[in-house]
Amino acid sequence: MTSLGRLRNHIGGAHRDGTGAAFVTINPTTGEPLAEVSAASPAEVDDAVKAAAVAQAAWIARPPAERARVLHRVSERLRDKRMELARIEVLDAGKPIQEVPEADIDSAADCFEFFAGVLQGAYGEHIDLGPDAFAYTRRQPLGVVGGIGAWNYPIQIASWKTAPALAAGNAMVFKPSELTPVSALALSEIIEEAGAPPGLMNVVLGGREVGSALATHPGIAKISLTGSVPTGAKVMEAAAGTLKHVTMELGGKSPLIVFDDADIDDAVSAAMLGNFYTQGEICSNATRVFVQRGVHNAFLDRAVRRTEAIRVGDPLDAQTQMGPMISGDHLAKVLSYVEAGKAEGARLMTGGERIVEGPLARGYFMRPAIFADCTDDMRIVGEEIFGPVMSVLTFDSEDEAVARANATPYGLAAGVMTRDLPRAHRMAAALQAGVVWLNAYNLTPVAMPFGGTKMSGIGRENGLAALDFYSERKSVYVNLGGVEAPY
Ligand SMILES: NC(=O)C1=CN([C@@H]2O[C@H](COP(=O)(O)OP(=O)(O)OC[C@H]3O[C@@H](n4cnc5c(N)ncnc54)[C@H](O)[C@@H]3O)[C@@H](O)[C@H]2O)C=CC1
Repeated sequence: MTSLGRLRNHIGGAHRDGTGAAFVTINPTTGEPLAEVSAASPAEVDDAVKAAAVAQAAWIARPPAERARVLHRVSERLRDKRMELARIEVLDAGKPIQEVPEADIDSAADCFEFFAGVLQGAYGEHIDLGPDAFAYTRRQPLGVVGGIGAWNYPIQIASWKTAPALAAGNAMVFKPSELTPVSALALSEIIEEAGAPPGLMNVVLGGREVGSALATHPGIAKISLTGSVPTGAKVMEAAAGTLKHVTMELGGKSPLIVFDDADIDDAVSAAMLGNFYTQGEICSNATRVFVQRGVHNAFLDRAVRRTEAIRVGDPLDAQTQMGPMISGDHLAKVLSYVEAGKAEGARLMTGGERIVEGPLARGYFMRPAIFADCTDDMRIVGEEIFGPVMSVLTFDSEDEAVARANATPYGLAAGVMTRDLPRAHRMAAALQAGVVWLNAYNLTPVAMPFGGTKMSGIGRENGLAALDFYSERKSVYVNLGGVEAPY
């Protein structure tokens, strides 16, 4: 018997067992079973797509104000259940309860609130074509869209996809990560309770086979994936067969560039937020920290001191600042990168080892690591680790920093710490990233578009921009005169 019991697919408003292979999820804090998952097979994916199509027709038939009210109610319910949902997320993903209410649940609620607000203003255009004609565009929903989530921000990812999809008039079939399936089900229930037609958001459970069934299904018009770059490439390929629209929120190896005129404590704060928040399991993390030579030692001293004071522990304890890695496999992968860093000659300044004593030994806990003396060719500097491992590099000039920061196939995010305003904006223009933070790191207000360039992604979530990725413009030409024909 697992502590959260059996999770079933949510299809067309009903909870249904799947005919895929059942599996059990693990609480990463204790290593113990958390929930039993009744996985979907392609047959249930098909049922979910059909249910979504019926719900979408009913949804789009409602006046925009009524649809907006439903999304507002979703936002209110998320806020009402803030701590209950936060607790689920802590058990499922091991994220510290210190972070989750704000970074996950409020972010989800803010997203529904934002898109409820913009829904009624999602107008088309009027195009003047002279005295005898004009054209207008209508913003059309795509129909049924599919979402595939990663495990690091389960309810936030589900919300960042579902809120704009619904606001644009679509229905959603969502597959959460097989490691963290609980909160997406809670979200789909909330959406139904808020008055959406049953099946407007469906949840199908399982791993890559279920994701692949979504990506190839001819009834799905668009796939939005949050995941790794290799998965992104596979999902795009699968989606190409039916020419689906895609949004890809993928991995990164983002730079944070600290100039010697920056406030050093703020720079250390930004680097720590950009490496250690959510155990370092964040796509936009600043895992390459370039520090200008003059402040390098001061930066490193303070970063090491503050990192050693991080409280790693039970994520349900309000004092805990860092929880466990998501799984035993993932912990092993992160630790193997620490070994690779040492073998390649980087200097491990602190951390990087599994916690093997006391109650934390049962879970997948490690101490946050900082490497100094890193070079651009090291694996720890080139590859996404997705754990609490900061690599510190030195640089001399602005041009050098830009060239080295951009020398990566990724392009998700970047940060610049400086008091020099013109330089900050020169850097913002030159850095190849979908998001640039100036004197800050990892802040993602829902009104600001978020997403990557290069191999980190395609499309944008959040902001008004997200609506463009969940709708199409239909052009309507209106002739006010006669019809001239040469024959
Ligand atoms: N850019 C962004 O907004 C974010 C990106 N990420 C990225 O996600 C990754 C970590 O998450 P993971 O869950 O380990 O990623 P993953 O790529 O292993 O899995 C992501 C999702 O795709 C599904 N999947 C895997 N193979 C598939 C296939 N062939 N066809 C269809 N679906 C498939 C999985 O079941 C899961 O639901 C990191 O690379 C991280 O950078 C994470 C959060 C935010």
